[in-house]
Amino acid sequence: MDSGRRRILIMTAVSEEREAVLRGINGKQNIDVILTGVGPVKAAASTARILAKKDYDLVVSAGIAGGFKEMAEIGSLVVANKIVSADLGAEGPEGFLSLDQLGFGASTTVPCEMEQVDQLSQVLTAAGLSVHIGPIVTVSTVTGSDLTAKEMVERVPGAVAEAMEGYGVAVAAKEYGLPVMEVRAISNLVGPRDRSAWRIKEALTALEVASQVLAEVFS
Ligand SMILES: O=C(O)c1cccc(C(=O)CC[C@H]2O[C@@H](n3cnc4c(=O)[nH]cnc43)[C@H](O)[C@@H]2O)c1
Repeated sequence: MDSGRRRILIMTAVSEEREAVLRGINGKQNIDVILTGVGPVKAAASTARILAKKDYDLVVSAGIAGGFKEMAEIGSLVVANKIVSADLGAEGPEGFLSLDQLGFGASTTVPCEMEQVDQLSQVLTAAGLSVHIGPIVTVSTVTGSDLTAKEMVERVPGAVAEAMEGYGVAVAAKEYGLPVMEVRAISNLVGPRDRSAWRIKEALTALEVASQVLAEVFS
C-alpha cells in the first residue's frame, strides 16, 4: 500500500460492476474492490467478513441502480446523503411501519458524512457528470410498479435511487465505526418492470468514471 493514503473498501454486487470500478481506479494499491453478491444480507455478511481481516478508512457501496422518476435520469450518478432500508418493517392497516415506528429502536437509516458527499459530488459535477445527492433506498425486492415506486418515495422523501446492497454494506461499516458512502450509476427508472429498458452499458461507463474520480478524491 502507498504510505499515507486512505485505505478504501469498495463493495459491488456483480462482477460487471466490479470490473467497471477496477477500470476506473486503474490499479490504485490503496483500494480493494470486492464482490458481495446481490441483496442486503449478502452485502452485510461479505463486508463484515472483509472488515474483520483488514483495516480500512472508508467503505463504499458502488454499482448500478434504479433512479426515481424526476430525481435521477438514466446515465446520471447518485451519491447517498443517507442509506435507508426501505422495506424492513411491517405492513399495518394504514400502510408501512418501519422498525423505528414499531418501537424496536433499531434505526433503518445510516447517515453519510456530508463533507465527503459534497466533496465527491462537486468533483464529479466539475468533470461534467450529472450528479444527484439524496437518500438511496435499499430493497430486497426490485420495485416493479408505479404504485410501489410512489410508496417508496412517500416512505423516504427525496429518495433519488433504489438498489439492493447499500444498507447491508452500511450496517457492517457502522459495526466497525467506519464512514460509509453509496455511489451508483442509474441504469433504469424505478417502476413497471421492463428489463429491455435497462441501459446497463451506459450506467457501467458512468460508474467507471465515478470510480476514477472517487479514487482521486479520497486517496
Ligand atoms: O445483465 C447484465 O449484464 C448486468 C450487468 C451489470 C449489473 C447487472 C445487474 O442486474 C445488477 C443488479 C444490481 O443492480 C442494482 N439495481 C439496478 N437497478 C435496480 C432497481 O431498479 N431496483 C433495485 N436494484 C437495482 C441492485 O443493487 C442489484 O444488485 C446486470
